Amino acid sequence: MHLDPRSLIAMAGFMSAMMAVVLLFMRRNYPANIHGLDYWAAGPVLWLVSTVLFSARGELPDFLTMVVANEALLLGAIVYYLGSRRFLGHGGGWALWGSVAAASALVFTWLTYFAPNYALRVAIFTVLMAALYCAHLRFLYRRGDKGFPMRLVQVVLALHILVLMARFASVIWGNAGSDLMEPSLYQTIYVGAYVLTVLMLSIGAILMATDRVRNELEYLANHDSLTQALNRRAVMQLCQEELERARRHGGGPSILMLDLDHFKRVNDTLGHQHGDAVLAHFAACARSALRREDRLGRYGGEEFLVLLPHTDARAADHVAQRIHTLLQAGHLLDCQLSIGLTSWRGPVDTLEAMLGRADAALYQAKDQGRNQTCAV
Ligand SMILES: Nc1nc2c(ncn2[C@@H]2O[C@H](COP(=O)(O)OP(=O)(O)OP(=O)(O)O)[C@@H](O)[C@H]2O)c(=O)[nH]1
Repeated sequence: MHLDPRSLIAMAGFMSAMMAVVLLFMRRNYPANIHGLDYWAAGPVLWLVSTVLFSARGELPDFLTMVVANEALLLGAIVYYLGSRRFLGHGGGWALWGSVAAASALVFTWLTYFAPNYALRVAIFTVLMAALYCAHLRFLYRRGDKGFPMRLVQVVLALHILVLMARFASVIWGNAGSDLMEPSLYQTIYVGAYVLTVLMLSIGAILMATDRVRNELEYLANHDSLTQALNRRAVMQLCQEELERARRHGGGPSILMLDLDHFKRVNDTLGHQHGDAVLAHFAACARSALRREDRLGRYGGEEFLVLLPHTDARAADHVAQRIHTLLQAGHLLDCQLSIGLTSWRGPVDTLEAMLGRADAALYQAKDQGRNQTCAV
């Protein structure tokens, strides 16, 4: 079974055009801190150029339909890889892959005009594309996350590497044919895989960027921008979920209610900006005293709440003392604070009751002279 390569290439062109429009739109409208979108958008544009040139074989000079078309295809894959690098916070890549593209242009020109050899051209192009996809795959595997979009792109790259290896093998066995437009099973598989790869890589880029924006929006919706602590709604929700978990499985949490001492005085004497810096410093210190599963939330103003899952009163008191100690290390922004501590009292306990007790313990700490922890 084989399909007409020219129709398949036209399909790849159509898909590249659609994907280029979507990615260019995203590049224009997505936040500037999502890097790599411009490179990802350039990929399908170059692939579109390559498909138009490939389709014009016989009507335009060979230099355009062979050399430039192959270069546009290769460059599209290069800028797509560089887009992934930028998306994940890595620059570079131009020196190596730009040189590869330039050298390959010379070689393809030579093999088109001076020593025409279709099979050798295919072999070299296939090896270059496979090497580029391997570098891309290795980079995403080592630097990327384990989310679906990143995995999708990795699978697409891996599958295309297999197709390229099969194509290379077909050249070695003398089955490369004599022209890209020759209808054969090998050409159908190769060009068909190319169509799918163009589509799936572009979709992968769209999904990766959208996933990043969704994560950032979720972060903004759940965190306080000054201290990066969870906001009140988010930390309350986590407390509620933790209590439900404890009701089912036991091992309830402790809660710390923290309030900076005489913070109004800090603002009044040193200024509101200094007060803000103290709050951010406090939050960083508190976070460094916590385990990974503990949560710091801003309850309101200079009042914070710490959720310590699966923690009894003794262990919670250790955490509270660590926070006191860390905030007295002699830093310019150090401050003092009072802490109210309470622990889960079994399945009948509720979040409202725990917050009430933590609040009462906090006021006891304030009453007893501040800069201390009281437990109720
Ligand atoms: N700089 C800054 N100040 C804030 C922020 N949120 C609340 N505050 C201030 O925190 C201060 C809290 O004052 P009070 O409630 O009187 O408490 P306090 O001075 O810490 O006194 P005690 O809690 O009794 O030790 C107020 O002056 C608020 O304006 C903030 O985001 N930034």
